[in-house]
Order: sequence, then C-alpha cells, then structure tokens
Amino acid sequence: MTPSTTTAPAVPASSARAASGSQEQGSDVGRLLIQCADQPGLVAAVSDFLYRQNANITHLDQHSTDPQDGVFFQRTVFHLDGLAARWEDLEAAFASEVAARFPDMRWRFSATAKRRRVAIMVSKLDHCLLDLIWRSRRDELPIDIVMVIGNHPDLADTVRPFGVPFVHVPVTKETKAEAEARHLELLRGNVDLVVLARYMQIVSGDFLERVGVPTINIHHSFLPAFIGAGPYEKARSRGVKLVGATAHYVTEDLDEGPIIEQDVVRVSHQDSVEDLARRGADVERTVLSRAVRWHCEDRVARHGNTTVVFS
Ligand SMILES: Nc1nc2c(c(=O)[nH]1)N[C@@H](CN(C=O)c1ccc(C(=O)N[C@@H](CCC(=O)O)C(=O)O)cc1)CN2
Repeated sequence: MTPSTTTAPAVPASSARAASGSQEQGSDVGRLLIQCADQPGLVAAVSDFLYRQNANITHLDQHSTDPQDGVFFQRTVFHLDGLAARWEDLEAAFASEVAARFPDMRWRFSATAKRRRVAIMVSKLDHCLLDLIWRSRRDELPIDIVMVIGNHPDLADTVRPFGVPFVHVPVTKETKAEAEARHLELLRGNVDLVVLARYMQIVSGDFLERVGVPTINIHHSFLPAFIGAGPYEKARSRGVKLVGATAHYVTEDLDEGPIIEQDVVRVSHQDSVEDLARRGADVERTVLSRAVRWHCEDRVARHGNTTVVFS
C-alpha cells in the first residue's frame, strides 16, 4: 500500500465502466485499506465505523505480521448507498473517528468503479503490451491505458489500431536524463500507475520518486534468480528445468523491488534459448496481468521490501 495518511479517491463518474472483479462492482461499492502497528481493537474500530456510516461490509481480509509487535494490514470492501457523493464526508469522519486513535495508521479509501489510468513503457517486445491492451478492452483489467511510451519506435504501429497514443522517447546512456525529463512531463499528474512491459532501460531513483505513482515491472525470470539482462540466456547456461516470470514494484535497485506475483513453466534440455523465451512469454503475460489487476483492485500492500497480497 502506498504510504499515505489519506488520499481523496477520485469519485467515479456515474458513467465510469464498472471495474472487473466479481462482487466488487458498482458505484456504491468502496474499499478501505489500512496498515498500522498491530493491537487489539483494530477490526472492531473499523467495522464499528462502517456500521455507524450505514455501510455493509461485504468482504474483509486481514493479516498481522507477528502476534506480538507486528504490523496489521486490512482490506475491507463495503457497500454504502449514495457512496459516490459521500467520499469527502466519509474520509473526514474516518480521519477524526478512527485514524486519530491510531497515529501511525496509513489508510486510503478507493472506489471500485473507478478505472485506473495506466501508462505502459515498452522497448521492442509486444507480448506483454498487447496482453494488457486486450485485457483492458475486455474489462478483464480495471484500467484505461492512456499512453504507451517506447524507447524504440517499433511498437507504434502495434498500438495505433487500438487508439492508444504512442510516444517515442529515444534513450541512450548520454541522453538518459533528458529522456526521463520527457517521461515525467508526460506522466506526472496524468496516470495512477506506470507499467514497464519488457521496457529494457533502467530507470533512475529520481524518476521513481518524481513520477509520484507506483511503477510495476515484469522481469522474465523467477526472481531472485537471474537478475538483470538476459535471464533466458543465463537460464539456458544453468540448465534449469523451470523458467518463470516475476512482477514487482520497481525500486532503484534493479529487479530487487517488492514482489507482487510470480509463476513458472517446465522446460527441458531440449529447449533452446528461443524456446525458453517463447514458453516464458506466456508466463510473463499472465503474471503481469495478475499483478496489475491485484494492484488496481487494492489487494497489494507493501511491507518493507515485501508485499501482502489479499486474495
Ligand atoms: N530502477 C529500475 N529500473 C528497471 C527495473 C528495476 O527493477 N529497477 N527493471 C527493468 C527491467 N529489466 C528486467 O526486467 C531490465 C531492463 C534493462 C536492463 C539493462 O541492463 N539495460 C541496459 C541497456 C539495455 C538497452 O540498451 O536496451 C541499461 O539500461 O544499462 C536490465 C534489466 C526495467 N528498469
């Protein structure tokens, strides 16, 4: 969960398409994520607050990292008539009636009907990009892809038929700072999430801090194995019997960020590097789309360099 004391959720326009997901649809359905030092009374405090607001809790999941002095995480889904017009009052009431009693509490409300605005950054490979576009168009992902940024022009023709703007921002070692300045010009204030879909450039810590929203990357190995470039080549040399993919939040440390989702597929001595990449590509697409969906459904809370993922 992005650390914050309060973030005013964008109130979904009545015309907002219902986000994907089973029972979590509708403009009167909201989510509340909280994270704080574990102690007795937290579940009661949140449940009692929502009850007094005439909300009906339809799903609640919690996790404590340690029975003694751990950290408490909770994801609550609730139905509240007229919620679309009540966000500000709800937040103000929660801040004064609940959060004020637990000073270290980080919390945020979000509207299930509000689709997240996503920018995708790519290089030359299209499989993860196309998968996200297809799933977004089919409402399998609660996202609107507002732009694609490529450090190569190769995928401009790929996205054009879908009406998604493509911006070519070339990157070289010498022009990296200027390229990132252009990225920030395009992204800041315009998106809720950045996805690196096989974007093969290392982004700076300055970019990650200034872009102001989470960035998710799909790495084409089962981390922590084979960090960095060329993981399929490294896997072939190592003679692995599984290849995999890892979706993680991006940090300054390459491929070391909090893991959101992973999966693997069996391979054998008969597979070439090209075979590994082909088999791995299906895993990359599946893992990335799961991670994007879970993030956008507020199922993922960050805890140091790990995550809590509510099912
Ligand atoms: N700060 C971060 N940036 C990026 C991360 C990350 O975790 N933290 N993940 C990578 C994606 N990636 C593997 O998944 C990866 C991309 C690029 C490289 C790399 O060595 N790139 C070279 C140049 C490559 C080129 O010229 O095309 C480099 O940038 O020096 C390794 C791993 C995305 N960015």
